[in-house]
Amino acid sequence: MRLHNNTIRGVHTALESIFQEGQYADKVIARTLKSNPKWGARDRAFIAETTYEMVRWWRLINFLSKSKEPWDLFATYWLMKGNELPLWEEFKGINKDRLKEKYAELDKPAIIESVPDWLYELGQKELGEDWEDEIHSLNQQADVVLRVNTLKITREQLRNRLAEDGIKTHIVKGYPDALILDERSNVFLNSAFKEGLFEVQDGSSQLVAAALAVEPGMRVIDACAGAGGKSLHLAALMQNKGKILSMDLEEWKLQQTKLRARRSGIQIIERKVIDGSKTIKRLKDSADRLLLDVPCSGLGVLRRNPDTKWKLSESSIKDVQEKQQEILQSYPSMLKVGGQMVYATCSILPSENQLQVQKFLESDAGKNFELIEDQKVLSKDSGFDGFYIARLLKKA
Ligand SMILES: C[S@@+](CC[C@H](N)C(=O)[O-])C[C@H]1O[C@@H](n2cnc3c(N)ncnc32)[C@H](O)[C@@H]1O
Repeated sequence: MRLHNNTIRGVHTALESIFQEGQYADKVIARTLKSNPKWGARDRAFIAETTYEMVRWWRLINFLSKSKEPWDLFATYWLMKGNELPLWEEFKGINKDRLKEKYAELDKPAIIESVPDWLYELGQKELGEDWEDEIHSLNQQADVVLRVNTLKITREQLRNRLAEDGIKTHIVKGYPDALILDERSNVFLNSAFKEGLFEVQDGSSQLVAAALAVEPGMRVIDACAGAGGKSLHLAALMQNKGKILSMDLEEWKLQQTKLRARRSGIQIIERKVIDGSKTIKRLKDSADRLLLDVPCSGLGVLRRNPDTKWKLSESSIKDVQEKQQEILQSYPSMLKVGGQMVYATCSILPSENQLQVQKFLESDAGKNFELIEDQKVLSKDSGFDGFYIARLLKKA
Protein backbone atom coordinates (compact mmCIF):
# COMPACT_ATOMS: atom_id res chain seq x y z
CA MET A 1 0.00 0.00 0.00
CA ARG A 2 1.27 3.48 -0.90
CA LEU A 3 1.78 5.87 1.99
CA HIS A 4 0.87 9.56 1.82
CA ASN A 5 2.54 12.19 3.98
CA ASN A 6 -0.69 14.12 4.68
CA THR A 7 -2.71 11.14 5.87
CA ILE A 8 0.11 10.05 8.22
CA ARG A 9 0.05 13.61 9.60
CA GLY A 10 -3.71 13.18 10.11
CA VAL A 11 -2.95 10.08 12.22
CA HIS A 12 -0.31 12.01 14.24
CA THR A 13 -2.81 14.75 15.04
CA ALA A 14 -5.49 12.25 16.06
CA LEU A 15 -3.04 10.38 18.35
CA GLU A 16 -2.00 13.64 19.97
CA SER A 17 -5.63 14.45 20.84
CA ILE A 18 -6.16 10.94 22.23
CA PHE A 19 -3.00 10.63 24.31
CA GLN A 20 -2.15 14.21 25.23
CA GLU A 21 -5.64 15.65 25.60
CA GLY A 22 -7.31 12.44 26.81
CA GLN A 23 -10.08 12.54 24.19
CA TYR A 24 -12.05 9.48 23.05
CA ALA A 25 -10.65 7.75 19.95
CA ASP A 26 -13.98 7.37 18.13
CA LYS A 27 -14.84 11.07 18.62
CA VAL A 28 -11.34 12.21 17.56
CA ILE A 29 -11.42 10.11 14.40
CA ALA A 30 -14.92 11.29 13.46
CA ARG A 31 -13.81 14.92 13.94
CA THR A 32 -10.55 14.46 12.00
CA LEU A 33 -12.42 12.96 9.05
CA LYS A 34 -15.15 15.60 9.16
CA SER A 35 -12.64 18.46 9.10
CA ASN A 36 -10.93 17.02 6.00
CA PRO A 37 -13.80 16.50 3.53
CA LYS A 38 -11.44 16.26 0.55
CA TRP A 39 -9.90 12.97 1.65
CA GLY A 40 -11.21 10.04 -0.40
CA ALA A 41 -12.69 6.78 0.96
CA ARG A 42 -9.32 5.00 0.97
CA ASP A 43 -7.58 7.83 2.88
CA ARG A 44 -10.41 7.90 5.43
CA ALA A 45 -10.21 4.16 5.96
CA PHE A 46 -6.40 4.42 6.34
CA ILE A 47 -6.65 7.16 8.99
CA ALA A 48 -9.39 5.44 11.00
CA GLU A 49 -7.77 2.00 10.92
CA THR A 50 -4.20 3.22 11.55
CA THR A 51 -5.26 5.41 14.47
CA TYR A 52 -7.26 2.60 16.10
CA GLU A 53 -4.46 0.07 15.58
CA MET A 54 -1.77 2.41 16.91
CA VAL A 55 -3.90 3.10 19.99
CA ARG A 56 -4.42 -0.64 20.46
CA TRP A 57 -0.68 -1.42 20.25
CA TRP A 58 0.55 1.84 21.84
CA ARG A 59 2.62 0.28 24.63
CA LEU A 60 4.29 -2.25 22.33
CA ILE A 61 4.95 0.37 19.65
CA ASN A 62 6.52 2.72 22.23
CA PHE A 63 8.67 -0.09 23.56
CA LEU A 64 9.97 -1.05 20.11
CA SER A 65 10.33 2.43 18.66
CA LYS A 66 13.75 4.12 18.64
CA SER A 67 12.16 7.33 19.97
CA LYS A 68 8.82 8.87 20.94
CA GLU A 69 8.83 11.04 17.78
CA PRO A 70 5.57 10.64 15.83
CA TRP A 71 7.32 9.54 12.60
CA ASP A 72 9.36 6.90 14.45
CA LEU A 73 6.27 5.58 16.20
CA PHE A 74 4.39 5.35 12.90
CA ALA A 75 7.36 3.64 11.20
CA THR A 76 7.50 1.08 14.02
CA TYR A 77 3.80 0.35 13.67
CA TRP A 78 4.08 0.08 9.89
CA LEU A 79 6.95 -2.40 10.06
CA MET A 80 5.23 -4.38 12.84
CA LYS A 81 2.34 -4.93 10.42
CA GLY A 82 4.79 -6.51 7.96
CA ASN A 83 4.89 -3.55 5.52
CA GLU A 84 7.88 -1.87 3.85
CA LEU A 85 8.78 1.79 4.43
CA PRO A 86 9.32 4.18 1.50
CA LEU A 87 12.72 5.92 1.24
CA TRP A 88 11.59 9.19 2.84
CA GLU A 89 13.70 11.55 4.88
CA GLU A 90 11.23 11.09 7.80
CA PHE A 91 12.08 7.39 8.03
CA LYS A 92 15.86 7.79 7.94
CA GLY A 93 17.63 5.72 10.59
CA ILE A 94 14.81 3.20 11.05
CA ASN A 95 16.31 -0.26 11.26
CA LYS A 96 13.90 -3.11 10.58
CA ASP A 97 16.30 -5.83 11.78
CA ARG A 98 16.92 -4.03 15.08
CA LEU A 99 13.17 -3.86 15.62
CA LYS A 100 12.82 -7.61 14.93
CA GLU A 101 15.61 -8.41 17.39
CA LYS A 102 14.05 -6.25 20.08
CA TYR A 103 10.70 -7.99 19.60
CA ALA A 104 12.32 -11.43 19.75
CA GLU A 105 14.01 -10.54 23.08
CA LEU A 106 10.74 -9.34 24.60
CA ASP A 107 9.47 -11.62 27.37
CA LYS A 108 7.01 -9.41 29.24
CA PRO A 109 3.43 -10.45 28.36
CA ALA A 110 1.90 -7.11 29.39
CA ILE A 111 4.07 -5.36 26.76
CA ILE A 112 3.51 -8.07 24.14
CA GLU A 113 -0.27 -7.70 24.58
CA SER A 114 0.12 -3.93 24.99
CA VAL A 115 -1.75 -3.36 28.24
CA PRO A 116 -0.74 -1.55 31.46
CA ASP A 117 0.91 -3.80 34.10
CA TRP A 118 -1.90 -3.25 36.63
CA LEU A 119 -4.49 -4.37 34.09
CA TYR A 120 -2.56 -7.47 33.09
CA GLU A 121 -2.26 -8.44 36.77
CA LEU A 122 -5.95 -7.77 37.41
CA GLY A 123 -6.91 -9.92 34.40
CA GLN A 124 -4.73 -12.78 35.65
CA LYS A 125 -6.17 -12.49 39.15
CA GLU A 126 -9.80 -12.43 38.00
CA LEU A 127 -9.77 -14.73 34.97
CA GLY A 128 -6.92 -17.09 35.78
CA GLU A 129 -5.88 -19.27 32.86
CA ASP A 130 -8.53 -17.76 30.56
CA TRP A 131 -6.90 -14.32 30.68
CA GLU A 132 -4.03 -14.84 28.23
CA ASP A 133 -6.28 -16.04 25.40
CA GLU A 134 -8.94 -13.52 26.28
CA ILE A 135 -6.71 -10.44 26.13
CA HIS A 136 -5.19 -11.79 22.92
CA SER A 137 -8.68 -12.05 21.42
CA LEU A 138 -9.68 -8.60 22.71
CA ASN A 139 -6.69 -7.16 20.85
CA GLN A 140 -8.08 -8.23 17.46
CA GLN A 141 -9.98 -5.84 15.24
CA ALA A 142 -13.75 -6.21 15.70
CA ASP A 143 -15.97 -7.49 12.89
CA VAL A 144 -18.69 -5.20 11.65
CA VAL A 145 -21.92 -6.87 12.81
CA LEU A 146 -25.42 -5.77 11.82
CA ARG A 147 -28.66 -6.45 13.68
CA VAL A 148 -31.47 -6.80 11.20
CA ASN A 149 -34.53 -4.73 12.06
CA THR A 150 -37.05 -7.55 11.80
CA LEU A 151 -39.91 -5.02 12.05
CA LYS A 152 -39.05 -3.98 8.49
CA ILE A 153 -37.21 -6.79 6.72
CA THR A 154 -36.08 -10.41 7.13
CA ARG A 155 -32.44 -11.32 7.48
CA GLU A 156 -32.39 -13.05 4.10
CA GLN A 157 -34.00 -10.09 2.35
CA LEU A 158 -31.49 -7.68 3.88
CA ARG A 159 -28.64 -9.97 2.98
CA ASN A 160 -29.74 -9.95 -0.67
CA ARG A 161 -30.32 -6.23 -0.69
CA LEU A 162 -26.82 -5.49 0.66
CA ALA A 163 -25.29 -7.97 -1.78
CA GLU A 164 -26.81 -5.94 -4.65
CA ASP A 165 -24.72 -3.00 -3.38
CA GLY A 166 -21.59 -5.16 -3.25
CA ILE A 167 -21.71 -5.65 0.56
CA LYS A 168 -21.27 -9.35 1.23
CA THR A 169 -22.32 -10.77 4.61
CA HIS A 170 -22.52 -14.10 6.39
CA ILE A 171 -24.46 -15.52 9.31
CA VAL A 172 -23.33 -17.30 12.49
CA LYS A 173 -25.36 -19.95 14.29
CA GLY A 174 -26.88 -18.77 17.58
CA TYR A 175 -27.33 -15.14 16.48
CA PRO A 176 -30.72 -15.12 14.73
CA ASP A 177 -30.80 -11.39 13.86
CA ALA A 178 -27.12 -10.89 13.00
CA LEU A 179 -25.34 -10.40 9.67
CA ILE A 180 -21.55 -10.16 9.70
CA LEU A 181 -19.76 -8.22 6.99
CA ASP A 182 -17.20 -10.25 5.01
CA GLU A 183 -15.14 -7.07 4.56
CA ARG A 184 -15.21 -3.82 6.53
CA SER A 185 -17.19 -1.04 4.91
CA ASN A 186 -18.94 2.14 6.00
CA VAL A 187 -22.48 0.77 6.13
CA PHE A 188 -23.86 4.00 7.58
CA LEU A 189 -23.71 5.44 4.06
CA ASN A 190 -25.90 2.68 2.65
CA SER A 191 -29.54 3.49 1.85
CA ALA A 192 -30.68 0.41 3.82
CA PHE A 193 -29.31 2.04 6.99
CA LYS A 194 -31.08 5.31 6.28
CA GLU A 195 -34.32 3.34 5.82
CA GLY A 196 -33.86 1.77 9.27
CA LEU A 197 -33.42 -1.79 8.00
CA PHE A 198 -30.52 -2.50 10.37
CA GLU A 199 -28.42 -1.22 13.25
CA VAL A 200 -24.73 -1.88 13.82
CA GLN A 201 -24.55 -4.01 17.00
CA ASP A 202 -22.03 -6.61 18.09
CA GLY A 203 -23.12 -10.25 18.26
CA SER A 204 -22.70 -10.53 22.06
CA SER A 205 -24.65 -7.33 22.59
CA GLN A 206 -27.50 -8.91 20.59
CA LEU A 207 -27.75 -11.67 23.21
CA VAL A 208 -28.79 -9.21 25.91
CA ALA A 209 -32.30 -8.22 24.76
CA ALA A 210 -32.90 -11.81 23.62
CA ALA A 211 -32.17 -13.03 27.20
CA LEU A 212 -34.97 -10.90 28.65
CA ALA A 213 -37.64 -13.21 27.15
CA VAL A 214 -39.99 -10.36 26.26
CA GLU A 215 -43.38 -10.85 24.60
CA PRO A 216 -45.59 -8.46 22.61
CA GLY A 217 -47.82 -6.39 24.90
CA MET A 218 -45.50 -6.42 27.90
CA ARG A 219 -44.45 -3.39 29.91
CA VAL A 220 -40.66 -3.28 29.84
CA ILE A 221 -38.19 -0.92 31.51
CA ASP A 222 -34.72 -0.44 30.03
CA ALA A 223 -33.24 1.41 32.99
CA CYS A 224 -29.79 2.28 31.60
CA ALA A 225 -30.88 2.74 28.00
CA GLY A 226 -28.21 5.19 26.83
CA ALA A 227 -28.54 5.72 23.08
CA GLY A 228 -31.03 2.85 22.95
CA GLY A 229 -29.21 -0.05 21.28
CA LYS A 230 -30.97 -2.65 23.45
CA SER A 231 -34.31 -0.75 23.59
CA LEU A 232 -34.53 -0.92 19.78
CA HIS A 233 -33.82 -4.64 19.83
CA LEU A 234 -36.42 -5.20 22.58
CA ALA A 235 -39.02 -3.31 20.52
CA ALA A 236 -38.36 -5.55 17.52
CA LEU A 237 -38.65 -8.69 19.68
CA MET A 238 -41.96 -7.33 21.03
CA GLN A 239 -43.17 -6.75 17.44
CA ASN A 240 -43.68 -3.08 18.29
CA LYS A 241 -46.52 -3.97 20.70
CA GLY A 242 -46.62 -3.05 24.41
CA LYS A 243 -44.51 -0.38 26.06
CA ILE A 244 -40.82 0.20 26.67
CA LEU A 245 -39.69 2.88 29.09
CA SER A 246 -36.11 3.83 28.16
CA MET A 247 -34.43 5.55 31.09
CA ASP A 248 -31.01 7.08 31.70
CA LEU A 249 -29.33 9.84 33.67
CA GLU A 250 -28.32 11.59 30.45
CA GLU A 251 -30.95 13.29 28.37
CA TRP A 252 -28.72 13.68 25.29
CA LYS A 253 -28.33 9.91 25.08
CA LEU A 254 -32.09 9.37 25.24
CA GLN A 255 -32.43 11.92 22.44
CA GLN A 256 -30.37 9.53 20.27
CA THR A 257 -32.79 6.75 21.24
CA LYS A 258 -35.66 8.87 19.96
CA LEU A 259 -34.00 9.48 16.57
CA ARG A 260 -33.02 5.85 16.17
CA ALA A 261 -36.51 4.62 17.12
CA ARG A 262 -38.02 6.90 14.50
CA ARG A 263 -35.68 5.56 11.81
CA SER A 264 -36.53 2.00 12.85
CA GLY A 265 -40.31 2.56 12.70
CA ILE A 266 -40.74 1.94 16.45
CA GLN A 267 -43.67 3.56 18.27
CA ILE A 268 -43.61 1.85 21.68
CA ILE A 269 -40.59 3.56 23.25
CA GLU A 270 -41.11 6.29 25.83
CA ARG A 271 -38.16 8.09 27.39
CA LYS A 272 -37.58 9.23 30.95
CA VAL A 273 -34.60 11.01 32.43
CA ILE A 274 -33.87 9.64 35.92
CA ASP A 275 -34.09 12.40 38.49
CA GLY A 276 -32.82 10.69 41.63
CA SER A 277 -34.49 7.95 43.64
CA LYS A 278 -37.98 9.47 43.37
CA THR A 279 -38.18 8.44 39.68
CA ILE A 280 -37.45 4.85 40.66
CA LYS A 281 -39.89 4.87 43.59
CA ARG A 282 -42.74 6.14 41.38
CA LEU A 283 -42.29 3.11 39.12
CA LYS A 284 -42.45 0.53 41.93
CA ASP A 285 -43.91 -2.86 40.88
CA SER A 286 -44.71 -1.57 37.37
CA ALA A 287 -42.66 -3.67 34.94
CA ASP A 288 -43.04 -7.19 33.55
CA ARG A 289 -39.42 -7.10 32.46
CA LEU A 290 -36.48 -4.97 33.55
CA LEU A 291 -33.15 -4.54 31.77
CA LEU A 292 -30.15 -3.30 33.77
CA ASP A 293 -27.48 -2.79 31.11
CA VAL A 294 -25.30 -1.10 33.70
CA PRO A 295 -22.28 1.19 33.30
CA CYS A 296 -19.10 -0.91 33.42
CA SER A 297 -15.35 -0.87 32.79
CA GLY A 298 -15.87 -1.75 29.10
CA LEU A 299 -13.14 -4.39 29.28
CA GLY A 300 -15.19 -6.71 27.07
CA VAL A 301 -15.27 -4.21 24.21
CA LEU A 302 -11.56 -3.41 23.88
CA ARG A 303 -11.74 -4.53 20.23
CA ARG A 304 -14.02 -1.60 19.52
CA ASN A 305 -12.62 0.88 22.06
CA PRO A 306 -8.91 0.14 22.46
CA ASP A 307 -8.32 3.50 24.19
CA THR A 308 -10.19 2.13 27.23
CA LYS A 309 -6.92 0.33 28.13
CA TRP A 310 -5.21 3.68 28.67
CA LYS A 311 -8.14 5.54 30.23
CA LEU A 312 -9.12 3.04 32.93
CA SER A 313 -7.53 2.80 36.36
CA GLU A 314 -8.02 0.53 39.33
CA SER A 315 -9.89 3.31 41.10
CA SER A 316 -12.19 4.00 38.12
CA ILE A 317 -13.11 0.29 38.06
CA LYS A 318 -13.89 0.43 41.80
CA ASP A 319 -16.09 3.50 41.25
CA VAL A 320 -18.07 1.81 38.51
CA GLN A 321 -18.49 -1.32 40.64
CA GLU A 322 -20.04 0.81 43.37
CA LYS A 323 -22.49 2.27 40.85
CA GLN A 324 -23.41 -1.23 39.64
CA GLN A 325 -24.27 -2.39 43.17
CA GLU A 326 -26.19 0.83 43.87
CA ILE A 327 -28.31 0.20 40.77
CA LEU A 328 -28.85 -3.43 41.80
CA GLN A 329 -29.90 -2.37 45.28
CA SER A 330 -32.60 0.03 44.12
CA TYR A 331 -33.82 -0.48 40.51
CA PRO A 332 -35.25 -4.05 40.83
CA SER A 333 -38.06 -2.58 42.97
CA MET A 334 -39.58 -1.43 39.63
CA LEU A 335 -40.27 -5.06 38.71
CA LYS A 336 -43.64 -6.75 39.36
CA VAL A 337 -43.72 -9.99 41.35
CA GLY A 338 -43.27 -12.82 38.84
CA GLY A 339 -41.36 -10.49 36.51
CA GLN A 340 -37.87 -11.12 35.18
CA MET A 341 -34.84 -8.91 34.91
CA VAL A 342 -31.51 -9.08 33.12
CA TYR A 343 -28.33 -7.66 34.62
CA ALA A 344 -25.75 -7.18 31.86
CA THR A 345 -22.30 -5.68 31.39
CA CYS A 346 -19.80 -5.45 28.55
CA SER A 347 -17.09 -6.49 31.00
CA ILE A 348 -15.27 -9.79 31.44
CA LEU A 349 -14.38 -9.25 35.11
CA PRO A 350 -16.23 -11.52 37.58
CA SER A 351 -16.07 -8.64 40.10
CA GLU A 352 -18.42 -6.63 37.85
CA ASN A 353 -20.50 -9.64 36.90
CA GLN A 354 -21.36 -12.82 38.81
CA LEU A 355 -19.91 -11.45 42.06
CA GLN A 356 -22.16 -8.38 41.83
CA VAL A 357 -25.21 -10.59 41.26
CA GLN A 358 -24.18 -12.82 44.16
CA LYS A 359 -23.79 -9.81 46.45
CA PHE A 360 -27.26 -8.58 45.42
CA LEU A 361 -28.86 -11.99 46.02
CA GLU A 362 -27.30 -12.18 49.48
CA SER A 363 -28.56 -8.69 50.41
CA ASP A 364 -31.94 -7.64 51.73
CA ALA A 365 -32.89 -6.06 48.39
CA GLY A 366 -32.26 -9.35 46.61
CA LYS A 367 -33.94 -11.73 49.01
CA ASN A 368 -37.00 -12.22 46.76
CA PHE A 369 -34.91 -12.83 43.64
CA GLU A 370 -33.62 -16.03 42.13
CA LEU A 371 -30.95 -16.47 39.45
CA ILE A 372 -32.48 -18.36 36.51
CA GLU A 373 -29.32 -18.53 34.38
CA ASP A 374 -26.25 -16.55 33.43
CA GLN A 375 -23.93 -16.38 30.42
CA LYS A 376 -20.27 -15.45 30.78
CA VAL A 377 -19.45 -14.55 27.19
CA LEU A 378 -15.71 -14.39 26.55
CA SER A 379 -14.40 -12.96 23.31
CA LYS A 380 -11.98 -15.88 22.84
CA ASP A 381 -14.92 -18.31 22.68
CA SER A 382 -17.54 -16.24 20.86
CA GLY A 383 -15.36 -14.25 18.44
CA PHE A 384 -17.45 -11.21 19.45
CA ASP A 385 -17.25 -8.83 22.42
CA GLY A 386 -16.97 -10.01 26.03
CA PHE A 387 -20.26 -9.72 27.94
CA TYR A 388 -22.02 -10.96 31.05
CA ILE A 389 -25.78 -11.60 31.03
CA ALA A 390 -27.70 -12.80 34.11
CA ARG A 391 -31.46 -13.48 34.13
CA LEU A 392 -33.26 -13.25 37.46
CA LEU A 393 -36.83 -13.87 38.63
CA LYS A 394 -38.68 -11.79 41.23
CA LYS A 395 -40.51 -14.26 43.46
CA ALA A 396 -43.55 -13.59 45.67
C1 LIG B 1 -23.67 0.24 29.07
S1 LIG B 1 -24.32 1.80 28.85
C2 LIG B 1 -25.88 1.46 28.15
C3 LIG B 1 -25.88 1.08 26.70
C4 LIG B 1 -27.26 0.99 26.13
N1 LIG B 1 -28.13 0.14 26.92
C5 LIG B 1 -27.24 0.51 24.70
O1 LIG B 1 -27.57 -0.65 24.44
O2 LIG B 1 -26.90 1.30 23.82
C6 LIG B 1 -24.75 2.27 30.47
C7 LIG B 1 -25.64 3.50 30.56
O3 LIG B 1 -25.98 3.69 31.93
C8 LIG B 1 -26.15 5.07 32.16
N2 LIG B 1 -26.10 5.26 33.63
C9 LIG B 1 -25.04 5.51 34.43
N3 LIG B 1 -25.44 5.55 35.73
C10 LIG B 1 -26.78 5.32 35.72
C11 LIG B 1 -27.78 5.26 36.73
N4 LIG B 1 -27.48 5.43 38.02
N5 LIG B 1 -29.03 5.01 36.35
C12 LIG B 1 -29.36 4.83 35.06
N6 LIG B 1 -28.45 4.89 34.05
C13 LIG B 1 -27.20 5.14 34.39
C14 LIG B 1 -25.05 5.72 31.35
O4 LIG B 1 -25.40 7.05 31.04
C15 LIG B 1 -25.02 4.80 30.12
O5 LIG B 1 -25.80 5.34 29.09
